[in-house]
Amino acid sequence: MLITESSPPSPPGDEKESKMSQIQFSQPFDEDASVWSKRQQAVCVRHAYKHYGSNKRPNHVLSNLNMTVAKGTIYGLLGASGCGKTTLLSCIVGRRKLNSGEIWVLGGKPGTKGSGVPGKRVGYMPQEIALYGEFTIKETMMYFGWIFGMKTSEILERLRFLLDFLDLPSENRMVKNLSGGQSRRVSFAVALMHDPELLILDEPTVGVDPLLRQSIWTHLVRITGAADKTVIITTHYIEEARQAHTIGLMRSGRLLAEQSPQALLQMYNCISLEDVFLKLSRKQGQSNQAVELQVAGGLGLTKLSRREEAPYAHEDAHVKGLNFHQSKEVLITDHNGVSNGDIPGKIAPSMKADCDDCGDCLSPLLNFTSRGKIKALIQKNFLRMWRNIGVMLFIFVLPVMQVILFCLAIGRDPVGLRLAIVNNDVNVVDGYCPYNNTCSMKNLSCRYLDHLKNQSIIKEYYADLESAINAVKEGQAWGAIYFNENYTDSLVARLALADTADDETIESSEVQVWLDMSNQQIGLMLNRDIQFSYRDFAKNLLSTCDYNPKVGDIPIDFKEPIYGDTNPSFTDFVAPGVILTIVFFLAVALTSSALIVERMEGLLDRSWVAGVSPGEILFSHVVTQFVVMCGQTALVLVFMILVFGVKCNGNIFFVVLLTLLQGLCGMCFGFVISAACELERNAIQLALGSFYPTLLLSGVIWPIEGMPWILRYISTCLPLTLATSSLRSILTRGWPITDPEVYMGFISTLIWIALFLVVTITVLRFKKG
Ligand SMILES: Nc1ncnc2c1ncn2[C@@H]1O[C@H](COP(=O)(O)OP(=O)(O)OP(=O)(O)O)[C@@H](O)[C@H]1O
Repeated sequence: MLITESSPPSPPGDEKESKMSQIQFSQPFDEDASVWSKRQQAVCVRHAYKHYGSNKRPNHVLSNLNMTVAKGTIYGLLGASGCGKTTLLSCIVGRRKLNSGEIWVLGGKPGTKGSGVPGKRVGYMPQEIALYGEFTIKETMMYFGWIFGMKTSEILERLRFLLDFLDLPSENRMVKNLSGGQSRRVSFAVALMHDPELLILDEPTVGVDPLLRQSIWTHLVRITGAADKTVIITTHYIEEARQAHTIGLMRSGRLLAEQSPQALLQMYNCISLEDVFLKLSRKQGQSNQAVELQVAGGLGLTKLSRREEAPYAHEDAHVKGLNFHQSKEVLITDHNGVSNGDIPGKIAPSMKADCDDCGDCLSPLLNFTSRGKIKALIQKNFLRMWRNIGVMLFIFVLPVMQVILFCLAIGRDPVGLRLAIVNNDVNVVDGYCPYNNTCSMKNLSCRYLDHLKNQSIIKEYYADLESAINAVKEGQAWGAIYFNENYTDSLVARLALADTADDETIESSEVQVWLDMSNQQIGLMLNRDIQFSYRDFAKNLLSTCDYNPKVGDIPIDFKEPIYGDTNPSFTDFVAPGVILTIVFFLAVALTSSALIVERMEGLLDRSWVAGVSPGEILFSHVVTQFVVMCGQTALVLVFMILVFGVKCNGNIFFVVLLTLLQGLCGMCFGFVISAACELERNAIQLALGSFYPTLLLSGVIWPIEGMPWILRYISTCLPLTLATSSLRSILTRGWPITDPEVYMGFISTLIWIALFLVVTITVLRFKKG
């Protein structure tokens, strides 16, 4: 027979039982009366619905769940893996938001002002270890103690007790060096740290030896008895839950039974809770048959037609037994009992719970704050950086290395370029090409060749044109230069005859050049040098012969440039963009990874449950990042300007300010990435993926004036473009902040900072908890 006929009585003489019966008789159906009674419980959950995923394809995790935890009791929440225990606990502590239904915790609704939840009224031990590996045990306790608003002396006193009680190793041991069981105990100690009214423990005894497990339970029994604390605990060691005052049995997101362990044992006529569970599991497969049996037996039966209509079994509901059925639970009552048909179905959307998800809400961002929390958070951020050598190198060595590499590798003129020279004008022996540096009209080819930059060009003489051209074709030279046998005579004749010179004379007075233009930079540089050296040669020749050297120049007079050099440096052009790119993307990488790693390790959740708001976390990161950025900006600018001599013609204050603002902008972009990405690898992909397009489109390495018009508009809208041209104008032109080109860089950076912050908050707001 499937149904146990006897209704289980509460074990007599147990004070806790009387508390439990109080709750179980206070039902939510009379709404006016029930609000008061809900406030009296430690935890009261009514008609809770929660799903993950989109509304179209929801994964229902909690379905019409009701739960009541009396003050001063231990509540053991049991159920198969994946039935929704952790989700329920995270809603109770205010980390997640219900889709509908209501939760009362310690008389208030989690996440509402003044409820103290999340906050110091609750101690939460999540399933994952959720501790900072770089901290010692003592630092861990200090961090959470400060967040809970405790004084340092109180923390130290409590630390001594917990070290002793939980048999922890030395307080100076690093958390990352602890064993699994030791880490779990430290995590448990954190939950006990501030002696909260409500302790929520998600599998605290995993990996803990039986002796310590027993002493943990003894401690829980003691604090619930003597100090009137309440404990909700999940465990996979079913038998240890016998020490709980109430057991909540969960399945498929519903609470099927909420009984004292003794009542469950009697109901199923078992000697161990494990047997009760086995029995229940076996009954699952028989449920179809059971429905028929029950109908035949004339018992009251409510067969659920919808998943939402979950049964809720407790002693006052006159439950005779529980039946498990694949996706529908059947609750069996006697004729006079209250069936689940009396329980209202899914709550209308208008009755949505106002349990806020502290990760989602905008309002906590504006709630500021306590000194202890900020001190703890900022110290934590710095300590994590300081203790992580990789992060330190990343923060301070990488930017310096990038600047050094940039200045050494980019913008300098190439040297050692070979030119294959065939000089039929003069007999060159062993590379010696003689000429006279007076007003002599002999060996003019040698005189010209001497003006070709000796430091960047290596002249190699070839016997004939064919072998010189072949040398270029085979990559042994960047170009070939050819002087015919009458070069000097023809050039003299050309100068003397001017416009009466015949074509042959003019042709043979020309230097013939074949260049390898496959490398634009080298090709253009050789082209320029060959032309400029001819101009210098002509001017030199004319001046030695007492002519005006200007006759040899092209008739355009380039005066001293208004901005920049006659011979501008590519480094000066790229440097502003490089400075901003380095600071921007280092901030992106650092911020996004720091927040995501904390979230993935459950550390953000734990801090949030301890009462830290997202606003405080963002604020602490802004402060930490700002200090880091000041250091990075100083290093980058010192190396760029002082060590490598990049020109700074403007006000250095605005250079520093714009660089810092770009760092902040990168940090805010990092916030967007960390809010949008669940996994660190997605964040890295997004950060790296955005690097190249931004670099290419921001006018850092090529003027945006060279882009197609659509790209130009896109480019102007990017965070680095206007800032780069602004910094370039300050550095190279020395323009003041009042110039539109300069202040537009500042304005666009500020707009981007605001935009990124709004996007971050919006994403957090709309992301499901
Ligand atoms: N963030 C999430 N997004 C989507 N689904 C989730 C998320 N967290 C949990 N789930 C799903 O919700 C269901 C309930 O998960 P939950 O962690 O609450 O179970 P549990 O009872 O605590 O399991 P266990 O005892 O193994 O810890 C599981 O199917 C899980 O895959």
